Amino acid sequence: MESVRADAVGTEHAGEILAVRGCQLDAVDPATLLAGDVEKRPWTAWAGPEETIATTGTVATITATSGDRFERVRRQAASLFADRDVSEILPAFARPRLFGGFSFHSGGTDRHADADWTGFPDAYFHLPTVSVIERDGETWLTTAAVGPDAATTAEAARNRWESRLTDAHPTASRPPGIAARSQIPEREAWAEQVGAAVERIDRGDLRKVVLAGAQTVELAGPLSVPAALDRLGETYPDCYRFGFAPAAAGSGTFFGATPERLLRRDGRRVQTTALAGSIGRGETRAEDEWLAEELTASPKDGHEHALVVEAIRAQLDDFADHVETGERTVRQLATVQHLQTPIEATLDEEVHVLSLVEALHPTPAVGGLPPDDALAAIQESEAFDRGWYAAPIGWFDAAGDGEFAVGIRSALAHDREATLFAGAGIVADSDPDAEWDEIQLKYRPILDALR
Ligand SMILES: C=C(O[C@@H]1C=C(C(=O)O)C=C[C@H]1O)C(=O)O
Repeated sequence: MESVRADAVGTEHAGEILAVRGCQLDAVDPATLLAGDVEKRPWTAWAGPEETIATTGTVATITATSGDRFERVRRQAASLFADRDVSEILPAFARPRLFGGFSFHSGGTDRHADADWTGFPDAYFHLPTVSVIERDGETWLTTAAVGPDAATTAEAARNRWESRLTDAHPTASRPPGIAARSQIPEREAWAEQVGAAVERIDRGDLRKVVLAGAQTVELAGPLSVPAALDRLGETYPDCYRFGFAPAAAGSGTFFGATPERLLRRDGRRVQTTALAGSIGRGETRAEDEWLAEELTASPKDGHEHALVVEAIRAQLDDFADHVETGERTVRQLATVQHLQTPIEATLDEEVHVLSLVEALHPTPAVGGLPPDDALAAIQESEAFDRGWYAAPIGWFDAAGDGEFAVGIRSALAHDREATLFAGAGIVADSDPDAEWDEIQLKYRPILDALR
């Protein structure tokens, strides 16, 4: 199944013009766009290493379910982008982009009631009506419209938003606080799941599987997700911060601050990262360094990490003659440290970023090996729906360039409740208690942003 809607005009976009207009703004925080308007769904927030983007509204929505969802999205996007009239004054970074993501499992939503993933189908992308983008010290406003009067509509919206944003400021909002929390699975059931996974690994059925838990928190006050993202930006400035609030009635808001880049394609250049193997942060500098050395020297973490590097390399080999693996280092985040290896490739020919996402997702950093057996093991043992957790989240453009992060260190918020997700890679010598402690560390970024 697939669908494309041109929401602004209520008709199919095919054969219609997509118009994009815009102007530069004086140092406006992109979050201003969401201030006071967060109930006006859909909205999205995206902040990567180089840019910060906030969007509201949608002029075209693409959804797809089932196995060939990547290809279906790519095809629908091509027809949406086919006839476009983009103002020449816009810098390259203000070009039209589709923002969205995929679910972790294909056909995997709505199986369990615990996390309500209404509004987050197997694939969902949209072209926002209004975007504010900050990059290279500049801030740009863009507006888009589809249909017979697209250019006039986009210009009028640009003029309206330009004056609206010039006088506005993002509203500061206090964290909601946490009234109660509960975890699935609880500690004992987790130990059993990890034990069962280790047995399967010992038998040779699996090499690695990433098992996750979900933690539901009852909030003591109202939550502003844009404000939580702002707090996450202060503690995790090097992570991708994302927020997706789909328009569908009853849908929650998925947000997070993930350290993991799935992939970035810029022309023929592809950059990705293997991120796997974890340890906590120390109270003192000496303890911190000692922990980093422990992580570096740990054969268990080294093995867990090497499996990810190997799998990503093998996937990219299909598209590129040269795949280069950089040096393995320790990536320190506020609450946890990871082993990280950058990987780069030059494509033999133009391959759409979605085809690369399809090839890589899920890497054994969030799935396992062999991939299909690990996915089956995850579905058998996890009692909640992963939805978009640990799945590709990001954007792509008309040229097939784009950037996707892995949706970890994340939560799905609904009114006064948020469900947080965290997982850990299980290999032959995994210890259930240590893996439990590890997922508690991985809940911290979101928990800290809520309390
Ligand atoms: C699955 C998660 O994290 C992943 C698993 C890691 C590990 O097992 O060491 C480390 C980083 C991530 O690739 C998560 O944070 O939920």
